[in-house]
Amino acid sequence: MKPRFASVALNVPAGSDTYSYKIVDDISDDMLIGRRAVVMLGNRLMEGYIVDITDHADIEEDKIKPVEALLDKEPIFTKAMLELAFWMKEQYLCPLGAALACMLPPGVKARIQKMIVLLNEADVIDNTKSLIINALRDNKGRMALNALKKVVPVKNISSVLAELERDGVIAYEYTVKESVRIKDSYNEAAVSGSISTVRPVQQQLQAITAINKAVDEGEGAFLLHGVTGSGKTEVYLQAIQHAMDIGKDAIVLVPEISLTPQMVALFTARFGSSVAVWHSRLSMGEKYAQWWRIKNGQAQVVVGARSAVFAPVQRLGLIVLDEEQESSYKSDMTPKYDAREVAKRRCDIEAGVLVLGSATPSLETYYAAGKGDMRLLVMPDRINGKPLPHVDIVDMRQEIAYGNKSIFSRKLLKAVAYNLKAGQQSILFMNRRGFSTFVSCRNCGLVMKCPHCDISLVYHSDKGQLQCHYCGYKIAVPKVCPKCKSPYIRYFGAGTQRIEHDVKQIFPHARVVRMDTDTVTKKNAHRDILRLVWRHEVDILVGTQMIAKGLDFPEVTLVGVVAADTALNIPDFRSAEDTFQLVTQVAGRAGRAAKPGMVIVQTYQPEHYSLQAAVKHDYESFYRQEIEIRERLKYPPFSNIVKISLSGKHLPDIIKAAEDMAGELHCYLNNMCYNNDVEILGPSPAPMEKIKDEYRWQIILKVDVHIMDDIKYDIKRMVDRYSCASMDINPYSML
Ligand SMILES: Nc1ncnc2c1ncn2[C@@H]1O[C@H](COP(=O)(O)OP(=O)(O)OP(=O)(O)O)[C@@H](O)[C@H]1O
Ligand SMILES: [Zn+2]
Repeated sequence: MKPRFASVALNVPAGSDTYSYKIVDDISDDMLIGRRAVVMLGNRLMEGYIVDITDHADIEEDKIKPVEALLDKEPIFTKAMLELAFWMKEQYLCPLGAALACMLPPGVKARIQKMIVLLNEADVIDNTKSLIINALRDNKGRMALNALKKVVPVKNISSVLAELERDGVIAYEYTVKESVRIKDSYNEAAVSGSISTVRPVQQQLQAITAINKAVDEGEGAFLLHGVTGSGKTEVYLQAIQHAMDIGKDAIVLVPEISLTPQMVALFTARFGSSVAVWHSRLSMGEKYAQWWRIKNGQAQVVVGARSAVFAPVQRLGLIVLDEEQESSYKSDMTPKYDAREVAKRRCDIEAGVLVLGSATPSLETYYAAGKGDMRLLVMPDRINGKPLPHVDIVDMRQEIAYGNKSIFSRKLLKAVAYNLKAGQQSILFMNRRGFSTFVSCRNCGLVMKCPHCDISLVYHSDKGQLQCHYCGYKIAVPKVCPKCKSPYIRYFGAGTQRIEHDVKQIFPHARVVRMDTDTVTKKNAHRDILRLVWRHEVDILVGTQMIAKGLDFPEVTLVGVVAADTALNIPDFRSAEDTFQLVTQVAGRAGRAAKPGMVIVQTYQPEHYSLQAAVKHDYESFYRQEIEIRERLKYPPFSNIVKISLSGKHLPDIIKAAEDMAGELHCYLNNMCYNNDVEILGPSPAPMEKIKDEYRWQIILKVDVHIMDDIKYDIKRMVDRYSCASMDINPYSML
């Protein structure tokens, strides 16, 4: 038989994509490609993935080690998934092994143990050797290396063992353990009423027909642009039903925050046990069980957050991305992939259909639809002709001029009071948690900052603490200023706790609940709060973006955006877009059922175009103004952004590295005559210069879309030479 070699991808940061190993077993290529294997790299045992079988090796044959063990009974990656991983490696410049690793649930990673087996009990005089042999004998002739090291704690044990192996006294063996306990208990209780079959309205029917046709043909990409409450979910459900009817599977991606029990219940009610749910609140064992249910074809519909784009469905028919503009679709860890792009690519490879849905599509996606890269489906009306809510802007500068120093305008208070009287529900939205967002001394002006991060501490009234929202640092509120000892400590900038507190004082009889990351830490807290709102056991819901999107609260008629400026003032080229999306989405929670809705937006910049467009529910007008700015300033979609981050504990080193790298980049672009195609911003301190005791600097490149592929490998190589640097292509956040 001809020798065969496996090309194995390993999840190691640098080095080559694959390594060659000898195949000793008599197994067909098809049962090897895509299979997990245990191999030695240097003297480390590792789990790897066989991506190819060849008859030649990339190094001299006698240096090649064998594959130590094969895992699973059959390949875990299909050819299509391997192809997707190869594409990710090129697209995101990540190791092939890292791309493959992120396609598996965390629990699938094997724990490999090196075992020592006693072959014969030679008589030895060497003290260490006899200790080893005795220990092995006491353990029935077989011990894990780590356990043996504990019993025989000598430094040179490895070389002693090597001698014993050479003399045929012992041998090595590997055992492989999956590191999770398998648990298949995941079952969210249905929370909303049962779902009867829905007859689609005209605009839904058009969208469903177009998508179904594409699913039949196995090709197509759509942007479903439907206003809030236009019934996008029903379009997804019916398209998925159709895919299932013709024997195909579907993946539905939703942002983590909208993976609510409501969403899950909706899908479970429609598709029963064919649904697999995938989100970060699942334990490792639950994820593992779900993954195998999908892999084995027991689940045909997967509902999940970003990483569900890799769900191992067998016959892909459809991938839906709801709220496609959400930043959570972009991973900020290696591989730094964008689930929208991965979904598109996966659909191309597996003859699936892509549906991106949103009331407020990202500029990039809408631009792509305009160019004809995907088909635009529009649903301009709410279901049953319900009007979009009326939006009013309140200029908070005038409130101050009037002498109203509270966080609520007169108009908003009046509207809440009216709603309470009428027995209707209200939402107060605030994009920051905590009580006060910064605390300072009135005497000397000192602002209390985190000692580890360049950021103000947030006051949390329930615990009487100041907290850092980045690293979790906490201290009790100081009674006097740490610098000047004055007792005049003041609190500024309201967060959700403060809103809740003030609202309870003003309306003592109102039933108020707050929903933000602080109140949903306990298991099921999230579900319980939503349940209170659905059952109308709450009058006023106060919350962060957690309540802004995707939720269908039929009885809410008033939404107050307490401070629209918090998102507007973030130093990021997307801040106008984020503000427009947020205000439109949160406004979209109002007036979804019988009664008309009303929205009040408080701001210090009422003339801002993103707010003006949001007031009129005019996506087109916002898009036209914003896309013009992007084009003029060469921001995406008119360029690719490469963010190079440098971080470390010693600031001068970081600055030096940033300056050196910028110099190198300038040189390189000069030599390549790319000066007109790439703009270099920085080096400069990141907007948050210090986080968790690490200083952060950055260099931003705006790269012409046409030359991105020509230079990205060179830039990556440059960045890789600096151990303190990393790069992200088209990051979602510039902070
Ligand atoms: N054809 C229909 N007939 C009656 N009711 C419908 C129909 N389609 C959807 N609905 C109902 O309309 C409401 C709004 O639909 P849905 O939540 O899907 O809107 P959406 O477009 O996803 O909005 P958002 O962008 O705000 O999440 C839901 O309560 C849904 O059950
Ligand atoms: Zn901190």
